[in-house]
Amino acid sequence: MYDAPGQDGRWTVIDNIGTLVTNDPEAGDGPLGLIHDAAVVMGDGLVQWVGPRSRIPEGSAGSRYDLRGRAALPGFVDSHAHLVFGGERAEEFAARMTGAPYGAGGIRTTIAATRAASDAELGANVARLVAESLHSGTTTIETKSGYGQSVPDELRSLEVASAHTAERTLLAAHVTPPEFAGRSDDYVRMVVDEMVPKCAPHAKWIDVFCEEGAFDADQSRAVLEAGIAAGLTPRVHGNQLSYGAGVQLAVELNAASVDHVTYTTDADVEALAASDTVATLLPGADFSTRNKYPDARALLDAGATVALAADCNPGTCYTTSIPFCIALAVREMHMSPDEAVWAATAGGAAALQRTDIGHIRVGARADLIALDAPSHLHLAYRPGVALVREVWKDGYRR
Ligand SMILES: N=CN[C@@H](CCC(=O)O)C(=O)O
Ligand SMILES: [Zn+2]
Repeated sequence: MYDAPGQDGRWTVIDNIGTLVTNDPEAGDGPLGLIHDAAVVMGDGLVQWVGPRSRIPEGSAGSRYDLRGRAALPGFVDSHAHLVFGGERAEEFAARMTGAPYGAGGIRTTIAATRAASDAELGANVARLVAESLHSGTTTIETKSGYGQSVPDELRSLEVASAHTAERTLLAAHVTPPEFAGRSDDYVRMVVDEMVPKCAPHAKWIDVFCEEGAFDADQSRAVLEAGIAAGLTPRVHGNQLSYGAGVQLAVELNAASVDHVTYTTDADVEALAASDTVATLLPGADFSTRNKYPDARALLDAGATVALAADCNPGTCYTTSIPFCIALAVREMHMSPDEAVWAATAGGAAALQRTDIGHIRVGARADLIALDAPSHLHLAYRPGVALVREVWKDGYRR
């Protein structure tokens, strides 16, 4: 197997890796499956071999990258982003930093700017942010619609996103748009009857913002059930700004993930731990809204699956940097560096129900990043430093 070139004509050997995170406990030490002095062989877009470099298979010729003792890990899997939008909200951020509270209503500012933007402008914005996130090590990114909130604008948001990612989410009910002011039930009826059937073929996931000032539990359930009926899998924005029904609704509907999870009761934590629903924590949003942070320790200690995502959006969190989120998770949420790295790679893959990414095993997508550091611990240890030095996606150096 190893002496034949990949169909693209060659293997790529990443050699002399100081510490490799595989996320395969059977391949190395601890939950991260750490291998020291490791090598990875990639071909045809997949991992073909992984192990100690002293055992690289004969004939693994092709391009060879010598990492000279630097660390490598799976590319980050960012399972929560809002990249299709017009405009920005720096003034709102500045006001918040001097005391103004965050509320769901700010979303309407971006709805107006998104509706006014051309397809080309929206596409350029997505391309810019996808490139930015790739540069900081994100090799898979989800993105949501949600700043259109009309059938044509949600539809074109998903179409614009389709050039960049297969992980597309119809965020059909983000906030009631101005033409439905005071009539949120009418908006939800339109979403269920018209928007979901028309938009579902362009998405994989259905999402709702279940929160005070956005949509209540019954409205959220109606939106999610319409999405399920149209073949989409649910994910939920829940418990971001207050205690509420989001977590329990996500668990009840067997959602892939419930995201934010900042205000949780003991019952919420227990429900998540007993479920297959991933708790996706978005500490960048809590940072940029001066919110409290989720109780990651309670979730982890109870046995819930925890993911970390960046939540790039113009309102609550205008960053694409997963390393920044890892640093926050460790410093502010008391996750260990190992837990945070797992959550940003394997955890993100779990939140997207993907088994082909988030780990370095034979047969996985060849998505791998190299750090300008000897181990993954430096991602939290050196906050704010651009440590991601090389990125391979589908086996190609980007
Ligand atoms: N909370 C809901 N949606 C976004 C924020 C949207 C906005 O303020 O524009 C989030 O995930 O934080
Ligand atoms: Zn979000």
